[in-house]
Amino acid sequence: MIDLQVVALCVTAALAIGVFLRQRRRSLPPGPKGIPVLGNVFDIPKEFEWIAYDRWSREYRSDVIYLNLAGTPVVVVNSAQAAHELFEKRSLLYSDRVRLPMLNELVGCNWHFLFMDYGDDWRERRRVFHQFFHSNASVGYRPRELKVARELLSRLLESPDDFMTHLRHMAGSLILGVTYGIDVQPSNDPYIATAETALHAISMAGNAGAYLVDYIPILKYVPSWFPGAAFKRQAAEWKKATDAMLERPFKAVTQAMAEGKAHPSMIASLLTELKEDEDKDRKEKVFSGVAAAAYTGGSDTTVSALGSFFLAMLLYPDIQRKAQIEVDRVVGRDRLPDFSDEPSLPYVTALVKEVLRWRPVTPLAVPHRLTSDDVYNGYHLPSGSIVVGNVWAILHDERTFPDPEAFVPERWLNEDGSLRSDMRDAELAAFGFGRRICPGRYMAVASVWIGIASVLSTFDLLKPRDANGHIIEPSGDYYSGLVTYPKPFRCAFKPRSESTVELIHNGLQESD
Ligand code: HEM
Repeated sequence: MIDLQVVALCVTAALAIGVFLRQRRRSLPPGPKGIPVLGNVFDIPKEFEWIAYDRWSREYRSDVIYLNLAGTPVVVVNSAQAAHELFEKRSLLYSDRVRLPMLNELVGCNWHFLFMDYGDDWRERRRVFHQFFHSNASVGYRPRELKVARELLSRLLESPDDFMTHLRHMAGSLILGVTYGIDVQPSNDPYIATAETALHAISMAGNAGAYLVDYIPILKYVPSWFPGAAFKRQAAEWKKATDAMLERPFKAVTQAMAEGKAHPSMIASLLTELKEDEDKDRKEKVFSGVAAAAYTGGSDTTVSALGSFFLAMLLYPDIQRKAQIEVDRVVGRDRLPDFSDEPSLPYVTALVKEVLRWRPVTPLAVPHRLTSDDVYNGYHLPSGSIVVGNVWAILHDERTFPDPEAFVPERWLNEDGSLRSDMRDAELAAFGFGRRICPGRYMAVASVWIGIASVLSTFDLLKPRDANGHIIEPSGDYYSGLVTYPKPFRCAFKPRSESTVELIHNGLQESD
């Protein structure tokens, strides 16, 4: 009899839990159903996830969708309105990051404020960074941006086939100059090489979900020699690379300062302003971490944007012509563009905005983490959710960007050719959200702008021909990832006039 009562009680409890879970599930945002325990692990494609998220958002008629990654709740935000409501208006709840034991602890990237929890350590570093990269401070870097853009022209002239390498050199040279005052070598620069190796390590270790230790953190205590602990040996290798990026250029500045030979730079200013009573060792760690974060945040991203620009110019030659007509009218053919031309080149500025929209550099920005339960549109969003802003969906929303797959700079312009003032929020999505929005965006936009204006004024970008005279079409394909790039394609850079070589040569000397 008692046994029966116990059984009945258990059945009732199980039913109640089932109902509770169903109700809870019902109040979560919609999304694909998934399987027991693993949830949606197999639903999410390994590449170009943003396209699947966008499709689900349409299928389920909700701008916020819910996924379950083996027990970890994931909320994907697919519209500008929802992004504004959650990341901006409720930014206090949506500014944390997801901790990845592989990256943060084993590779030791705790110094990088991109990956830091939302708290005092992050705030301190973001403040230091902001001091040097806010909109007015960034204006101070224009001479250097101009210089590296002109060096890019000269390199394109010399070895056009290596254009992606040249973009990488340009981005690295700019950031190492601004942060450490380092003038890099024309090729095979050791500082760029060190930083690129570290960048590769970070992007591998930061590939969320690639390492079991990210799901089962206790695995970090497994000794390196243990069978199956290859991830720990790999992490130790990557740590060497990231430590080198942190330490080498920083040491070069302190040494140059001691010898009285340091060039002006972010690190030199910070160290000079350091007060006697401050904890020097701790502060130096903060400063070196912030400088290294600038490299990792700013190099791949700039390269991706300019790579997409080259591709767009091959696919949309009429737009290239239209932009060149504007550049020729304003700048002429006797000099190269500089930043003073910017207000008179709205079409070029619109083209830059369209590059960042058409092929977003970071299609899912960097995931945030929700720190307490929340409700949106009647849906329950659980505390601890990974919250992904679908930049791609927002920038391809046909309500704001009709025919979103087409490359149309005109969408950023009024009928009279001036820039639209009502599109500011839309373009910001390319740089992420809320309190975590990219703090390097002013420098990023300026360096991409001067790079694009300079190339348009000097070269026609053309599809090359093969030995039989047939045009080689670019595939237009992209690599998927946190930062996306066009897959290798060929592009011919034809100097626009006989005086181009001389113009580039003179431009280089002027900017020195
Ligand atoms: C076209 C170029 C760039 C794009 C598209 C871009 C995009 C982004 C995005 C999407 C985020 C994450 C925002 C979020 O969490 O919601 C971010 C963060 C960050 N970016 Fe950029 N970025 C670019 C260039 C730069 C440059 C040039 C720098 C450095 C000078 C930089 C430094 C950073 C840093 C330090 C963070 C971490 C911010 C934090 O977590 O608080 N970025 N960027």
